[in-house]
Amino acid sequence: MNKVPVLVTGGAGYIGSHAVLALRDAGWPVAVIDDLSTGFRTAVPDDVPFYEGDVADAELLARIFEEQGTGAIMHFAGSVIVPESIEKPLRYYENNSAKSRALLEAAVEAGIPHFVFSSTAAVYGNSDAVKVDEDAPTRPANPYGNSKLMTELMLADAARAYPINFCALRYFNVAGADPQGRVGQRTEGATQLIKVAVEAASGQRDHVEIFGTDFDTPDGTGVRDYIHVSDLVDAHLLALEALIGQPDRSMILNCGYGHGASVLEVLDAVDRATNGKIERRIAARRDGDIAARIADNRRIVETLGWQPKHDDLQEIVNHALAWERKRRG
Ligand SMILES: NC(=O)c1ccc[n+]([C@@H]2O[C@H](COP(=O)([O-])OP(=O)(O)OC[C@H]3O[C@@H](n4cnc5c(N)ncnc54)[C@H](O)[C@@H]3O)[C@@H](O)[C@H]2O)c1
Ligand SMILES: O=c1ccn([C@@H]2O[C@H](COP(=O)(O)OP(=O)(O)O[C@H]3O[C@H](CO)[C@@H](O)[C@H](O)[C@H]3O)[C@@H](O)[C@H]2O)c(=O)[nH]1
Repeated sequence: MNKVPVLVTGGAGYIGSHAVLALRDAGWPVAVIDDLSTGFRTAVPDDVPFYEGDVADAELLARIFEEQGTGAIMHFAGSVIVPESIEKPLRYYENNSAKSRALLEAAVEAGIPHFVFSSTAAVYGNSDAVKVDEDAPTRPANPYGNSKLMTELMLADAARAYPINFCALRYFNVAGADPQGRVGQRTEGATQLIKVAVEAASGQRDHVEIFGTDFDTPDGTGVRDYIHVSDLVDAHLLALEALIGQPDRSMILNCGYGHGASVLEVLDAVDRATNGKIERRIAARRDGDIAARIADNRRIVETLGWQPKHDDLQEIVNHALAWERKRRG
């Protein structure tokens, strides 16, 4: 495999920083562009070239491509908070759709042949089925999902017209941290369940709210397919190899384990990890929340030979908690 230099956008963020380490560990030359709007400079190792700037800055991109000899892009940069996207939709269309378009144009102009994109299960919206495959209808329920779906559409059209192929990875619920404790999720004011729960378990919050106990699920709370961030970044490396190996092929692939956990199961796992009890408060359903969403992952397993190594809720929670404790000292 020709390990081409990879430009990671959003490499100072939660998932991007794990991807940078995984690429580096596997011997891929890697560089990062990040505007540090939600990312952290210290999440990127000092020996990785770092460009502080915007993914829509054509001049900067041209310079990076030249200096790094970029042969592939992994595009993580974006805005990721669903409720914020409802309040500020145009900001999401700008940062996620318009700036991805600009990045894609720069890539096409520079002849960069491969593009891996962070998409999301939010593109499915309120699907009729609990378990969704990649052919399920895409009907995002919020501007965030729409803004990511737009980028998928641009990529598909661009791949038909220009010599570039892409893989859009539709992440389900990403959680956990680097098993070696080098990086983890630092996001301020995070809203994701596992992050919120480990913050509570390490004393940064005094309780966790359970958003609804009357869903049509076995215990009444929401069910999601939580995927360990390390398994997710493994999928990115496999996707990159597949794009290089088959330059005429593009792919859209779900990233999840194919089974879910309820809110109560997550909170139980956190209590087991600490041998304690975080305070649970039952609250109203959150606007737009669905009962359950699980990935049909047969396509990624067949296409990439992806084999998860951390498909265990307790392990995901343990790693998230270990990171939280480490960073808080
Ligand atoms: N966290 C999840 O559960 C989840 C689920 C599905 C999809 N995703 C996608 O994964 C990607 C990464 O998410 P994350 O959770 O790591 O978020 P994050 O906020 O931790 O990381 C995003 C990074 O992108 C940078 N950034 C944002 N806009 C930029 C711009 N215009 N130019 C340059 N840098 C910019 C930020 O500074 C940050 O470092 C996003 O595209 C998100 O939509 C995340
Ligand atoms: O404090 C909390 C937070 C969440 N939940 C519940 O926990 C489940 C998971 O919620 P959350 O962690 O916020 O994830 P989702 O709402 O499923 O959305 C995530 O997963 C999507 C992909 O599936 C991504 O696009 C989003 O960015 C990401 O936040 C849901 O049932 C929530 O109602 C609570 O009960 N209390």
